[in-house]
Amino acid sequence: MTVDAQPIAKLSDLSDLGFAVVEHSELPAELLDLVDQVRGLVHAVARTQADTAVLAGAARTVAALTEQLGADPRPLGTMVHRTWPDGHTEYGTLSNIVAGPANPLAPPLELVRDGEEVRAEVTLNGLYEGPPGLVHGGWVAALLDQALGSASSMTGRPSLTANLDVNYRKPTPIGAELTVAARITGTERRKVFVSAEIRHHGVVTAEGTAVMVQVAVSRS
Ligand SMILES: CCCCCCCC/C=C\CCCCCCCC(=O)SCCNC(=O)CCNC(=O)[C@H](O)C(C)(C)COP(=O)(O)OP(=O)(O)OC[C@H]1O[C@@H](n2cnc3c(N)ncnc32)[C@H](O)[C@@H]1OP(=O)(O)O
Repeated sequence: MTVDAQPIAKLSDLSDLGFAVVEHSELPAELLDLVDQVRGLVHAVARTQADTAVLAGAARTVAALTEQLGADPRPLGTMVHRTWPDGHTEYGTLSNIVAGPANPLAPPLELVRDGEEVRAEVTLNGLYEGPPGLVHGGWVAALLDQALGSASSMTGRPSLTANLDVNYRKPTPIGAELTVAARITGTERRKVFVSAEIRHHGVVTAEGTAVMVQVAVSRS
């Protein structure tokens, strides 16, 4: 991917720019089920106390599956195109670490538009632990960054985070429903100013602001 500094056009068809694009509605249910199962597997592995024979057998099984599933991978940068009930469409990377529908390591954060905001409800399991029982600060920032990027994309133009500022106001708990919301607060030339916060039971645990810079996209 290359970026340039020319005036930025609205995002059109990324497949015309050489990206591999899949439609969200055409992702097989079997893939989404597998992703969910693997998500559960990773969580189970992180907490297991099984005996060594079980661990060794599981490692063999997983190695065989990895070989089978890794035989013909999609290209890095594969995009997923989604059309929402209100008719707006959006692109994201299929394996985005925070929101990618095919990434078992993504919580996933499923941001939907709600008026002038993007918003998601998410519960993070023990895989996202930093301090005991609390969400890792890097992951708090990742949730905010994703929401801020998604809010910026409401302009219809792609952008990258140039600056991200995070304030951790309260501990963010593991295993509890969190609400993540973000919106655009201003624009200036190619800069899009955005703000976001994470709430637990209505209380802000973290808030962030970002300067997103709109970029032209081409596949190199
Ligand atoms: C392109 C891909 C998109 C594909 C399409 C898919 C759509 C998907 C949609 C929705 C999904 C949402 C997914 C969100 C995921 C979360 C977001 C991320 O994780 S992004 C990854 C982390 N970020 C980077 O890797 C950026 C690395 N940095 C850069 O590439 C450059 O520095 C860049 C593009 C940010 C700016 O470089 P310049 O050369 O294009 O522009 P200059 O001239 O330097 O700056 C332009 C304006 O921005 C200000 N600016 C630049 N850097 C700034 C900074 N750090 N702080 C404040 N202002 C800054 C400058 O002062 C200038 O402002 P003045 O117009 O003159 O007033």
